[in-house]
Amino acid sequence: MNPNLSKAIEVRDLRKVYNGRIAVDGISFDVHTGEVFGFLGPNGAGKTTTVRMLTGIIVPDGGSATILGHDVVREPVRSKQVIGVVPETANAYDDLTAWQNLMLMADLYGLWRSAARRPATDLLEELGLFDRRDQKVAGFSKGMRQRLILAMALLHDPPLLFLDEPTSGLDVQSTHLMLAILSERNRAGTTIFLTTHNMDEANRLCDRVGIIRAGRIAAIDSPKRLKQTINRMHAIEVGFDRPVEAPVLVGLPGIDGVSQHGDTWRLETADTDAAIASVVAAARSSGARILSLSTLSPTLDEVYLRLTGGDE
Ligand SMILES: Nc1ncnc2c1ncn2[C@@H]1O[C@H](COP(=O)(O)OP(=O)(O)OP(=O)(O)O)[C@@H](O)[C@H]1O
Repeated sequence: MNPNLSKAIEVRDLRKVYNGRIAVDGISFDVHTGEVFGFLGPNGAGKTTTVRMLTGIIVPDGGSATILGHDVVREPVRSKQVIGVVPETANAYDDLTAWQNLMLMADLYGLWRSAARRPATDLLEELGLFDRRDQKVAGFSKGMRQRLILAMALLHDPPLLFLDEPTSGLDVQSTHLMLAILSERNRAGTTIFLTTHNMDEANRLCDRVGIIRAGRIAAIDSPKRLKQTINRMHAIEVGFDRPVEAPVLVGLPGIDGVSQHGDTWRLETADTDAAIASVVAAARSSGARILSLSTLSPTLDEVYLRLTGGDE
């Protein structure tokens, strides 16, 4: 592997068709080395299919993908050696203990067991499973299983980690432990590709997100810039010291929509400065004083709904 590679993942025109139905429709994107890249999209958008092609579980029907410079189709073994995978559905063995599952993973990756003991112990401790290491996975909760699978995926210290909906349906403690270890690994240099439905998680964790809709990429950018692209959805919330009627605010320069929420008015605007100037002038001419005024930015949720058509 070339340590200077700036692209951890390079995807070009990647396609997958199931029984004549297009699941992934010629997508192209790069994941930069060292970043956390989030893949967002509604159910059936093609996220899992993409992850499965990138991790060598299924073969693409068209296009190409490289993992740290290795072509996933032509160099399947090499490209699998440099990744860790937390798949959508858990794959630890129920009849083995947590420790035995980790040692089995060490065997699969060709690690000496003696060399695997230290990282296995550290991972179990970090993920709150050390005391349960000698218990069979059959008795584990969903959160414990998912934490074990993350430990198994990290055992060989891969430079690139794939996670498919890693915290979906997990308890708070498991989610917290998993996100903490992901942040820590990323700070230490691990590139992370994750699919998620959780906007808050994407917002907090991801340097960039790709939004996929019906097998096609709808947008790729940082959460912050995605929010800026729909800044026409900005809003202002304003409260007055006395009742103000809607006609005072409707139709003012810069104000596109007006609605009342309890004691405050919510004003939709594409031009925050103009809207604030209008409100100040309107308050003055109607003898009211402004008690509170705040601007609201769109959330990543709103961006997502707009781009995936969920608000239509
Ligand atoms: N093995 C399969 N055989 C046939 N069709 C499939 C198969 N796997 C996925 N599909 C179809 O391909 C499309 C994309 O599915 P995919 O699982 O990749 O979506 P997703 O974005 O991961 O959704 P989810 O969030 O529900 O997991 C869907 O229409 C799905 O029904």
